[in-house]
Amino acid sequence: MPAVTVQGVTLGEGRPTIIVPLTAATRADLLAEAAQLPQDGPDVVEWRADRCEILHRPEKLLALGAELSRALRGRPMLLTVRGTAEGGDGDLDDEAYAALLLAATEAGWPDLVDVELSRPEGVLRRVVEGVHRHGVPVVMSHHDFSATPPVEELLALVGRMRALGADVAKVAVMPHSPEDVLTVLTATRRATADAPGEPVITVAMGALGVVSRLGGGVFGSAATFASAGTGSAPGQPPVRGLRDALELLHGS
Ligand SMILES: O=C1C[C@@](O)(C(=O)O)C[C@@H](O)[C@@H]1O
Repeated sequence: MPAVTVQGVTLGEGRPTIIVPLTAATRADLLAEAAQLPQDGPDVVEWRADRCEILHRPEKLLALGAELSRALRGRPMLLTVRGTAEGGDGDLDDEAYAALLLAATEAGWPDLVDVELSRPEGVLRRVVEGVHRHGVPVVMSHHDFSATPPVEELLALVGRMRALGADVAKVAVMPHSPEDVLTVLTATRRATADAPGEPVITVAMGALGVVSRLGGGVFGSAATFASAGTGSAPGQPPVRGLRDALELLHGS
């Protein structure tokens, strides 16, 4: 599988790609959040559209996505509509979820689209096919906010995502011990050693997992999430500190 490159950014090239989520609820706050991003901050911006107050007004939301994309001035945008089952605020049913992702891709502004593995297989196939038709890579994701499954289970999730056509497989789980963090790093290493060139993003969330956000790239994670304000998940470090840590680990 070829490397995933969006707007000149190749995921995981040199060091893990830094992704910063924007989580504002209103148009004004969202555009202000985008304007305040540090110039040397994120490589990719994630729009957590599920946090937006107009989530249920698709036409308005699509127009805002286009406006945000222009405001990012060429910085790649990952569109995420995180469902409530996966720790987000998006209570769209499967059909509305699929329609929104497909309409956004059709409109041409997301550079990457997050697709949740927990959606029914028919929905996944339709969305992946529709997003790919526009040449946009799919980041397929799975979240477990309560626990860390064993290595083999994490690898099975990555395998299933790849089989469904994911360009990037992303797994975020909650560790309860240092061993859980090692489980995530071991799965990361095995998933990438088995299939070099097929990017994975792994995250151990919470305070225990911060080391995975800083050091995951050493084990093969292609990207890491950082906050430039409120953040979107437990344990996200501030973008500036993360960038410094990645420079120490991977060089500038
Ligand atoms: O999937 C992820 C990873 C994440 O949950 C994290 O733990 O950093 C943050 C989310 O915004 C993103 O969609």
